[in-house]
Amino acid sequence: DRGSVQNSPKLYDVEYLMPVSLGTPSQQLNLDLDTGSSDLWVFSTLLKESMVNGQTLYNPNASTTSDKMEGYTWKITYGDQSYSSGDVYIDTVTIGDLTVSTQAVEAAKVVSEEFTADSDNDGLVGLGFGIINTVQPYKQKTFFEKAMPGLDSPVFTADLKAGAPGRYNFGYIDDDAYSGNITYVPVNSTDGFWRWVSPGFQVGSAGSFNSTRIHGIADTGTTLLLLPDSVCDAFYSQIASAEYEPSQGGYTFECGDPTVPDFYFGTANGQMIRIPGSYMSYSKTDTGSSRCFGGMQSDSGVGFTIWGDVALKAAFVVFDQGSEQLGWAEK
Ligand SMILES: C[C@H](Cc1ccc(C(C)(C)C)cc1)[C@H](NN)c1nnnn1Cc1ccc2c(c1)OCO2
Repeated sequence: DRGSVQNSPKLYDVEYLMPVSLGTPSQQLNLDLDTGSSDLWVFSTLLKESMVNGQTLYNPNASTTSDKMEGYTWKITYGDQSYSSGDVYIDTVTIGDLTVSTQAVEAAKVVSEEFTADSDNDGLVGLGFGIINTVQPYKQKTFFEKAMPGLDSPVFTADLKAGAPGRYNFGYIDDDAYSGNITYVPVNSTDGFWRWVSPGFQVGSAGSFNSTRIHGIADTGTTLLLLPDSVCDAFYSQIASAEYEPSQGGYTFECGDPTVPDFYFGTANGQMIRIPGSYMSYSKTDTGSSRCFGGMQSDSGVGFTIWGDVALKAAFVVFDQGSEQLGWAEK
C-alpha cells in the first residue's frame, strides 16, 4: 500500500498543511504533519467556542466509525510553550488515499491561545516515534506506525518547497522528486525524535568546511533552522547588515542585503545540502521595516539543534522508520 498528499505552505512558509479525512462519513481537516512530536490531535466539537476561531472541528458523534476510548486522555506541551489536551477516540483516518481504520484520534477539549489564533491549522499529525505519544493510561501508535505493516516500504518522504505546494509520500520513494543520490544517516530514536548527527557545515560556496558534529532533529513542525551559537555566528558574520537584536528575539539583517550567503550542511559521505541564502530571509521584523528576521536562529533555548522547514525545504528527505535512518537528497 502507499499514499501521497500535497502539502501547502502558509505565508512565509511558517507551516505546511495537508488535507486529512477522519471518520464516516469523512470529515476533512487541514493538519500540520509534525515529525517532532507523536500525537495526532484535532480541533473538535468538545472545545469551548471561545477557543475556536475559524478552525474545522472533528465531531466524533457525527462519525459512525468512532469509538470513545473511555478513561483515556492526552495533554501535550510544545517547546514554544503552546499546549492542547482532551479525550481520545478510535476512528478511521485517511491521508493521501492511505487509510488507517483504527487510529487513535485525540480530540481537543482545551487548546492554548497560539492554536486558537492560527485559524488555518485544525491540528497536528505527529510522525515522531510513538514512545513520546502523550495518551494516558496507555500511549498510542502514530498514524505511520499503524500504516507501516501494510506499506510497500516502511518509509515516508517530505518534499517541502519554498512558497509552493510540495508532497508527503507514504510507503515509497518517488525517484522523480529528487536529483543525484539519497545519502542515508543513522537515526537515534531513543527520545522519540528523528535525531541524527551532521558532520559539519560551510558558509558560502567559497567558504571552508567546518568539521563540527551537530546533533539535531529533523522536524517538519518547526519553522526555522535552530543551530548552535557558534554556527549562527559564523553565518551572520558574513552578512554586512546582520545583528543580534534581543528586542526581536534573534538575528536580523536588511531584507535586501546582497551579502546573504548560501549555507551548506553535511550529511554523510561528503554530501552537503545547500540552503539558498534567499531561504534565510524569514520575514520582515515589523510592518514597514526594512529588516528581516533570519531563518537561522540560535538553538540555545532548545538544548539541541532543530533542522526545521528552512532546512528541510532545501532537500528531499526520507524518514525510514524500517531501518531508523534519514535519507537526504538535493532536488
Ligand atoms: C513548535 C512545534 C510544534 C507547534 C507547531 C505549531 C504551533 C502553532 C500552530 C500554534 C503555531 C505550535 C507548536 C514543534 N514541532 N515539533 C515543537 N514541538 N515541541 N518542540 N518543538 C520545537 C521547538 C520550537 C521552539 C522552541 C523549542 C522547541 O524549545 C524552545 O523554543
